[in-house]
Amino acid sequence: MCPDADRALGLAPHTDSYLFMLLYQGNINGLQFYDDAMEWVDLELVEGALIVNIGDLMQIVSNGRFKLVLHSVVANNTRHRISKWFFYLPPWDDVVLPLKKLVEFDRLPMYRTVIWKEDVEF
Ligand SMILES: O=C(O)CCC(=O)C(=O)O
Ligand SMILES: [Fe+2]
Repeated sequence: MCPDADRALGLAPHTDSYLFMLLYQGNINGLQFYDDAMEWVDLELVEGALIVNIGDLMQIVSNGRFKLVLHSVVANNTRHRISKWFFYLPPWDDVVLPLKKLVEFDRLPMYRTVIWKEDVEF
């Protein structure tokens, strides 16, 4: 809850660095994503739902089949919002690259190999 929600940012626009995240936003929405039409869209609230959010490592591993999305959270001035997240990520020094079978199918890797701890900036 924020007393001046129109002038506050909940969580600034960002993408995430992991494989994927399961997100539970309870019964108060606020999550927005930036769609292909380059507009911010409120995610429809489905009570009890878990949201699967794709991170950059999944985009690499899937050779671009799953794409990360720019997202943000807006503040509200009426209710407290508590979200819960579960991040899925590989060991810190793992090498991450597109899956071999997908590269063979696509005939080229869409992404270079990365070492998470060296290539990700926080
Ligand atoms: O709280 C939310 O709904 C989203 C949180 C989020 O985007 C993040 O932790 O990266
Ligand atoms: Fe995020």
